[in-house]
Amino acid sequence: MADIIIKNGNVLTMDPELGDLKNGVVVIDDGSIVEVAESTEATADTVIDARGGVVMPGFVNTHTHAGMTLFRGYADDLPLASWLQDHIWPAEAELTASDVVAGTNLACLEMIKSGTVAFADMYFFMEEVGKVVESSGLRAALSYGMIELGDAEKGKNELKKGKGFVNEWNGKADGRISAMYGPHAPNTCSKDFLIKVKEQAVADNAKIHIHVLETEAELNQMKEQYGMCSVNMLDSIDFFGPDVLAAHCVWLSDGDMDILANNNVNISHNPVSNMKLASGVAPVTKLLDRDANVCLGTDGCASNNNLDMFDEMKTATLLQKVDTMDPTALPARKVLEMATINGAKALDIKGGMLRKGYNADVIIVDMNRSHLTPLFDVPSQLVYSAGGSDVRTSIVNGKVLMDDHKVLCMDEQKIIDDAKEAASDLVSRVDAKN
Ligand SMILES: CSC[C@H]1O[C@@H](n2cnc3c(O)ncnc32)[C@H](O)[C@@H]1O
Ligand SMILES: [Zn+2]
Repeated sequence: MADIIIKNGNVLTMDPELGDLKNGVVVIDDGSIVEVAESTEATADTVIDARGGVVMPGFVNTHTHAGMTLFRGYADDLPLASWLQDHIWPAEAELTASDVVAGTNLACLEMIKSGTVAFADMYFFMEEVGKVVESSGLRAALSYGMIELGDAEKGKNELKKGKGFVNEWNGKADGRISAMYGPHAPNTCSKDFLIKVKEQAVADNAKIHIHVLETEAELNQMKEQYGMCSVNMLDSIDFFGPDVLAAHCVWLSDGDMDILANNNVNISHNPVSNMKLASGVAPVTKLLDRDANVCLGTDGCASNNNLDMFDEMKTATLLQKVDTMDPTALPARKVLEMATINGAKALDIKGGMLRKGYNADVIIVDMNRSHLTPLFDVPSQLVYSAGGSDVRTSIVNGKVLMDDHKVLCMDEQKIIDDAKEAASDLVSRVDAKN
């Protein structure tokens, strides 16, 4: 007897070998998918009727700062430098562990409700973040965000904290949590520090999550400091490889794109944040033409202002179309691949598609809705018309986290109340300081 059978669904497997099934079943046992077919002989403890819905792999959000949900709408419509230095960093200086717990709980709740099953996070108080993720049921690749600013003593401390986190959390929560090193960016961490981080990551067999060439200001600063851009500097220290998740990658030259693609670097494209902070347009179609693994992230809620991967997919495709003046650029299925298969590859998760032996990280999107009618093409409908609130059911590691819009693993109202209180207390403390 299996754990779960999902039946009567329009199954978007995202598996190029199997293809999609107009009316199929997905059988789940012991955290994994054991069958994807048109029908099954199996029986299960739980049978979920997905009639009128699309059954698909859940989304992988490859760049977040989950705790920043507390800053949703806090400092909008500002340039990145002032946004970070004058508003976000002073507010973050007041953050406590319990604030990050409240913010991360809110983020996990929002992600579960909108179909995300896994995310890559870089922030502070990561032990607390780990505990929240563990109890939420989600999957995550977590990193303690290290900012060293060329201060060797600070660097030592930061690396010690990063290492402590990696050693304690890698593989926790039945393997749902992996731990990465998180040097913030090449313009906030020195070359010497980045060399040490890479050595430590290799020694610990851990991956690295870093912001790269998000802004023109970073490009100019790097040219002034090193006589070369961030990608060339990182390449000169053999930083790149398939173990690196590089967020943003907006200001790339053709040569930079070759370096990233040739080194199998995973690139998290974060279009909403890049647009909101007017950072620029990442050359996604050129990267995909080079077979680079481009995945999709929301960034934190202070620069987005939500964690909805449907919004991210739509924005990604529209932005490439207008940037290239080509309406065929980044079609719906390709952007869905970025949000599922490519994200899973970046985080080394056996997921991103519905295939026998893969993680049972499955969502059901309700298509029986006015704004999703008529239904000619499932990928198009998901990317151009659907939204996070259309997700009806969410399953991670074979556990139902949300059933028919009811979140089972978290107390929704308490999380909202706690986050409201934490955000308001935090802002009062910040205001009192200034
Ligand atoms: C060291 S933990 C992460 C650090 O990054 C800050 N942050 C959030 N969004 C961005 C972004 O788009 N670019 C650069 N840095 C960002 C966050 O506030 C934390 O301080
Ligand atoms: Zn970021």
